[in-house]
Amino acid sequence: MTQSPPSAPSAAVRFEHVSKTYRSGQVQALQDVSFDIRPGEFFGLLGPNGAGKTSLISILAGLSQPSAGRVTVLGHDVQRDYAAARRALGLVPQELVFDPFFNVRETLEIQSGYFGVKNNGAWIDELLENLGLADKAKANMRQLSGGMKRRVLVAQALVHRPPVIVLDEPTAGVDVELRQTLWAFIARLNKEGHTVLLTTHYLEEAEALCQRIAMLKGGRLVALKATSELLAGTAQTMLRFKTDAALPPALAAQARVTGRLVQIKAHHATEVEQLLAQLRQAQVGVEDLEIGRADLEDVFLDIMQAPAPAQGGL
Ligand SMILES: Nc1ncnc2c1ncn2[C@@H]1O[C@H](COP(=O)(O)OP(=O)(O)OP(=O)(O)O)[C@@H](O)[C@H]1O
Repeated sequence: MTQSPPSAPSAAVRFEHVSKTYRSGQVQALQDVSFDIRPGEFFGLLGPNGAGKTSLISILAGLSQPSAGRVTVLGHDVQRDYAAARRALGLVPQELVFDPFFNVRETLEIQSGYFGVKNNGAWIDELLENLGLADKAKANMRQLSGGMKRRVLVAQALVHRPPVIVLDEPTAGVDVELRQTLWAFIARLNKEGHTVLLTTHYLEEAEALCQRIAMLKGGRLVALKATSELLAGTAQTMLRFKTDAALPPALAAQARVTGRLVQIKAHHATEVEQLLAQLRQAQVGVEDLEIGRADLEDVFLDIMQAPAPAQGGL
């Protein structure tokens, strides 16, 4: 009798009832978090500062232990089957930590050796080329700017061609050029079948790149949906304008103000007209007025301001 081959794992990453408590129970960073990331997905993990994103990623990468629950990468338990789970994962961490004695190419060769990958020269060349590092191959790590170091960090994470790529705020404080280079390359790898997990505070990046998004708040999963569904769920119109004037209290209470930029939600056209009339009446001079659809930032703020859902309510 012929045996059928083992079936491919249905999830690239599976979080099952993951909790994490720090400092002998004083900080509950994660509370019973469960969700799957499907093979080949470009997945976003969002949440405000302190929501638990880095804690979840540290557990995923085997860098810290969950207080409860279980995480698998392509079916490998990150605790019990650490080596296989770690090999399946390429982690681009938030912090820039390097051995300062090596040059860029040596750093990547050492990392290849760490994963037992031999004759990796051609792939290292491709990484250097695609991340705009080709002319820095011989530069010592100490001589690189912060942005260049971040590129090396990405190359280092990809050196063993991991099927699952995890990017923890890869574009924090980096320039537009690196963002574009990085996203073009990561999007290519995703098209070729790599699963990508991204955490970012740049919501327009998440909206543009991620097929599905999970949101954490206070260590709990509060949203898990296709990006298009999240956006469609908020059938809202946003009135956006700039002003130097103070808003009347009734409008100020519902507005989101960023410097001179004011954004106010409207549910339908009549409400837009009413808002404009209120502004005219209060003699608030406006510039660059536009009426647009709510974006992921609006959805994110709505979800973060809503009361926490009941457990298992997603
Ligand atoms: N090593 C630690 N010891 C104690 N508390 C910690 C530790 N690491 C994180 N925390 C706490 O756990 C909670 C979640 O932190 P975490 O870094 O996972 O959040 P985050 O969503 O990644 O935040 P950010 O967006 O600021 O990076 C916070 O309250 C944080 O202060």
